[in-house]
Amino acid sequence: MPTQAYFDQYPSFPDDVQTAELQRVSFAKLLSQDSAEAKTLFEACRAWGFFVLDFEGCEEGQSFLQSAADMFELDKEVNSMDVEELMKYAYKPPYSLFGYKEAGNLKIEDGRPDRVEFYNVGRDDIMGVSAPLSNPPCIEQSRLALKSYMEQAHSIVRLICATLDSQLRLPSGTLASLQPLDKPSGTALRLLRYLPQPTADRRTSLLGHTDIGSLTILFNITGGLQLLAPGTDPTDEANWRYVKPVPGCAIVNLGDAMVEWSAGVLRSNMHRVTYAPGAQGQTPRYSHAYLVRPQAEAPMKRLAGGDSLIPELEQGEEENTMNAKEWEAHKAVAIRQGRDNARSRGGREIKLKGEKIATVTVSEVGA
Ligand SMILES: O=C(O)CCC(=O)C(=O)O
Ligand SMILES: [Fe+2]
Repeated sequence: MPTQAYFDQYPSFPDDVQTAELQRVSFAKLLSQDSAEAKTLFEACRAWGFFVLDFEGCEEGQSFLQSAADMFELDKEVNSMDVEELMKYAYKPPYSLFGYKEAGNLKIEDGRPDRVEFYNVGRDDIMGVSAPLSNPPCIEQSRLALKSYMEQAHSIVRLICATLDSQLRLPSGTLASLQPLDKPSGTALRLLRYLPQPTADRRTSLLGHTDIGSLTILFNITGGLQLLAPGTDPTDEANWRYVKPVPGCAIVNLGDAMVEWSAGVLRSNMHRVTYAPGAQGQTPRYSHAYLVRPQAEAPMKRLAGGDSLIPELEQGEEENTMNAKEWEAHKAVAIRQGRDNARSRGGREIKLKGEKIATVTVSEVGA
């Protein structure tokens, strides 16, 4: 959600839809190590697994918003190419996560085709960590802008990780060391487009899911993103709450890898995209998501031990002995075989020496 100028190009988000009231965290305050802000971030990561990160009030934040605006321009450019041309760069999961996904090639909850298209730009490709991939000309010409965006996004990820390290009482640098910029990973910048849907034939555009990686930095301008209220039934439409985009802010969410490392203390929440509410629904919707995945060799086991607030293995629980690459492949197979249905995970209470020290419920954060 970059600057106000972008918001002014679209009808406004209606007042009469029910929204998820997410915590707003100030990037400038996190940078200055404000302890109340760090606590707000931590509680949001346990309750919803989502928060709004506000970049106003500091130069670094303003420069990131400018780069995010550049990525919206690239999003529009790449997705306006002919589909036939884009299909030369088709992504082929699980073998290749990078490239173009056409609208309609995945199914939504009722079996109908989805209505989202995107282009995944691989970070290893852009940072020179892997051999270069072949991309459409507009992506090739934007390598420098993409590199700059990814470097800035990475420093924001490091700041969030440092904040979570201290809140979880992990040695400083722990979470960031599992996802460095210069080691192979499945990290990508996803440039998404959702074309307006006919009023008489509307459906979910992007199926409900959790993000498999560690962290996502998401920018959008119009509504459409919905979160499943924690602890509620996904088949009841009333439980899916819109997130209202805010100028100058990104939406940050945690993925399944954070749940593994924190043994369920942190939360990865179900979300989906549907048509934008009100008059916004008549316009094409663009969003971009920097989807961070752990480095391929990173162990996925819980970061318990020492002073850490992460619980030790309990009876009946199994240690995750896989590395990130193995774990991601294992999950992909399990999902395809229907053994691992998408569901929210994490948000468990923290106990210290057998004593419960903190419980965060959604009502406390104003859902
Ligand atoms: O387009 C959006 O707002 C969300 C996209 C998303 O959740 C994803 O790509 O994982
Ligand atoms: Fe997502």
